[in-house]
Amino acid sequence: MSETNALKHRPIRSYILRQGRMTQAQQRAFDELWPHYGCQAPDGLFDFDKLFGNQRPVILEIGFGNGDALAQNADREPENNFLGVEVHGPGVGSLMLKLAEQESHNARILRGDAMQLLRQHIPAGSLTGVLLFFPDPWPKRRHHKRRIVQPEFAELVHRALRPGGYLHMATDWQKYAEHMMSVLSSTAGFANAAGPGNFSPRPENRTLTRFEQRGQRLGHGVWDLIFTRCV
Ligand SMILES: C[S@@+](CC[C@H](N)C(=O)[O-])C[C@H]1O[C@@H](n2cnc3c(N)ncnc32)[C@H](O)[C@@H]1O
Repeated sequence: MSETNALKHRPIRSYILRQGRMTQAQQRAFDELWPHYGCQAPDGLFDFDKLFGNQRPVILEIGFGNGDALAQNADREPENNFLGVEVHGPGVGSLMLKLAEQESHNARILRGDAMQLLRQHIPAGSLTGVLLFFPDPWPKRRHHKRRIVQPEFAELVHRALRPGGYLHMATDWQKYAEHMMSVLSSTAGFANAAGPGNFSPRPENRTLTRFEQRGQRLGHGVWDLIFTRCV
């Protein structure tokens, strides 16, 4: 992607990571990358063949943060397409810079709310995988309702996955891991890849994200959950 080579400005990346607001030059860089990687939600459902220009499997990553995992997956798996959804603008900028640096053509980014995306814009049975790594844990009991993993989330992901497709979640909050296990285990049509009630071993190829590194420094454990759509 030669036209984006000029945008390989590491200072921009660190600025975007630190700040929510960008200078005019940084905004221009952001704008120049957006046509390559950004996408808008359509009025109705996404046409993934049109969005990616091919019929390869689509994997959705929800809340990709600064995009470490998505960028690495896109680079490592050119046979798949990756759609990332994130509300945080600086994270979107950071991921676009990574994708441009590694000249990935198989990733698109939607800046917005994952729940709205799942409810309104993902065709049923269209996804091969859904990734949710270290979602905000909302540890206080009165905030638990803000957690993204709820019965409606599980049902929407089930509808979005093709039969055999998978949901891979990871968290470093034990209570949230137990909540995820409870929600997914009681959603019809999912099978736990590790057997009922079991957490999965950490897949070797799961990228160590910034949030996981932070958890490791704090001595947190990590729980992986992988469920497949069986019906
Ligand atoms: C704790 S961070 C984890 C980021 C990344 N997955 C990682 O492991 O480094 C959670 C991320 O989810 C994003 N997020 C939270 N709710 C979201 C939603 N409804 N739709 C899209 N992104 C969301 C936040 O902006 C934040 O970047």
